[in-house]
Amino acid sequence: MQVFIEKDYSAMSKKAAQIFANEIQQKPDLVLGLATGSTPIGTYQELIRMHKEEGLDFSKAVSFNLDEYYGLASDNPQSYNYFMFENLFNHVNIKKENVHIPNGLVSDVETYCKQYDEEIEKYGGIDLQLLGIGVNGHIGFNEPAEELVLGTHLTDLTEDTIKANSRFFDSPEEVPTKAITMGIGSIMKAKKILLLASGKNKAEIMAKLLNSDVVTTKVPASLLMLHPDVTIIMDEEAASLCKR
Ligand SMILES: O=P(O)(O)OC[C@H]1O[C@](O)(CO)[C@@H](O)[C@@H]1O
Repeated sequence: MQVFIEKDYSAMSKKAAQIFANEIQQKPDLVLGLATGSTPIGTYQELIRMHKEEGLDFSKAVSFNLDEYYGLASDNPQSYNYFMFENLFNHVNIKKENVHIPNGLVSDVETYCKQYDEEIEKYGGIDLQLLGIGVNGHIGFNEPAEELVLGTHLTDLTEDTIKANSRFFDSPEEVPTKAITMGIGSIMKAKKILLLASGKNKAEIMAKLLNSDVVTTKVPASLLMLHPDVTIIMDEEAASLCKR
């Protein structure tokens, strides 16, 4: 595992985007695993800049998003589908047919989730998976629990997550209570993983993750310690409680 501590959010985002860009340049048909939330927005902005100013080419890249709120249509401004097009896809030359985001309105969820995993496999698996981390240690929407599900599945969001994500909604009551998420197994199958954490509110969870020598399903991100190629990039605030 490699850990980088950058001065601030902007430096963290630039470092992450540089890693992305290097991978795409080496393998133009890279299969990307992408995340939403506030954390990756700066990375996406930097990738857009690199596309516009340096010609970073996404025309052969394929993407799979980690998760989507269950019950929200893709054109709902609160959906992760909407977020991804607003914050990245509308501004780079990725082909729409190469973009995959879980459909939050699907009725046969079980079959749909199985197909989502099969589709990832069809492309040879995810080459580079970008992750944020929830204040409770969730990755994707794999919430702390006694057991974690391997494949893509429908899950209940915890109170912590609903509270944390309510900042994007008018009220906590509007936050969906369920989501479709890639499972911990789908994430762990990615060849390379990049976890980003920024800000004081992530300091406690990053300390829990990095100061500890155990893995536990109660901190889903701790499973990443078992992955052979994980890079963590934090800003100084997120790293402030980590032992150095
Ligand atoms: O980056 P944020 O907004 O702190 O969210 C943390 C994580 O939780 C999620 O919202 C749930 O998947 C992710 O999109 C994000 O990586």
